[in-house]
Amino acid sequence: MTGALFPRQAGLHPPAFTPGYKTSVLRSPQRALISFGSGPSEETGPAFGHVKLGEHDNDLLLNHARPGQSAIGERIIVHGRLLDEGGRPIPGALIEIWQANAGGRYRHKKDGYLAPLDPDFGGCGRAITAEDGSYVFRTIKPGAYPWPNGPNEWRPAHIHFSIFGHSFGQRLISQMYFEGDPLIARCPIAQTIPDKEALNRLVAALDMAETKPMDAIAYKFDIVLRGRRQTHFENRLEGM
Ligand SMILES: O=C(O)c1ccc(O)c(O)c1
Repeated sequence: MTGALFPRQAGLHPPAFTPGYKTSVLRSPQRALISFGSGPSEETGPAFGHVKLGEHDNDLLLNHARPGQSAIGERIIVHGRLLDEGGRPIPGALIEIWQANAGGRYRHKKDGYLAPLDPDFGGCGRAITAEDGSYVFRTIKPGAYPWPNGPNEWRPAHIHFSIFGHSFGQRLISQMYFEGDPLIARCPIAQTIPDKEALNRLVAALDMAETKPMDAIAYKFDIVLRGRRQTHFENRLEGM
């Protein structure tokens, strides 16, 4: 048990009802939410330290590729540190990611976008944070893709993140964007976040220091699970 959690500040989070993001209309609660203090069911959680990951689980270039092949696209490294509300590193946390391929298509039966699938790219991976809270993935930069929220809407390139901290109350599901992408300012999902500083915290910075010359460009994405500097949740019920 890690002890009482900082209460979540509802005002900091995207409102659940944001008609510009059409599916939020049906998903959002019809009544005001009731807030309970945290108890053992929020303050405890699964421990993933014992889970043995496969050799390429955090390497999306290879984890779905045929022998000798690799995913097509702009090769990137995504890394950062996982921190709790007090700024302390969280070791042993499970981070799962999923994303579209370089053409903007997910390997999912409901994704019918005309960009082709890449036979060597699955689109998901996982990592467990190290003692200093750090994690790293190797992948390709996902493509932007159109979605039927309006007549001509495009999601900015993004990677979905799910993180289990020490407790269920710290579970976070969010999306990471890429520095400099002009579609972020036009995205109804990203724009549900009222606080622009908070939106900036979802934007990974180009990190030349970690770039591997002649190989892969690096982006840095630190994640804070609760508190004032929290990485924002998605505008979905599970993120409340
Ligand atoms: O919630 C949705 O409707 C929705 C649509 C498109 C996305 O890329 C996404 O992450 C969520």
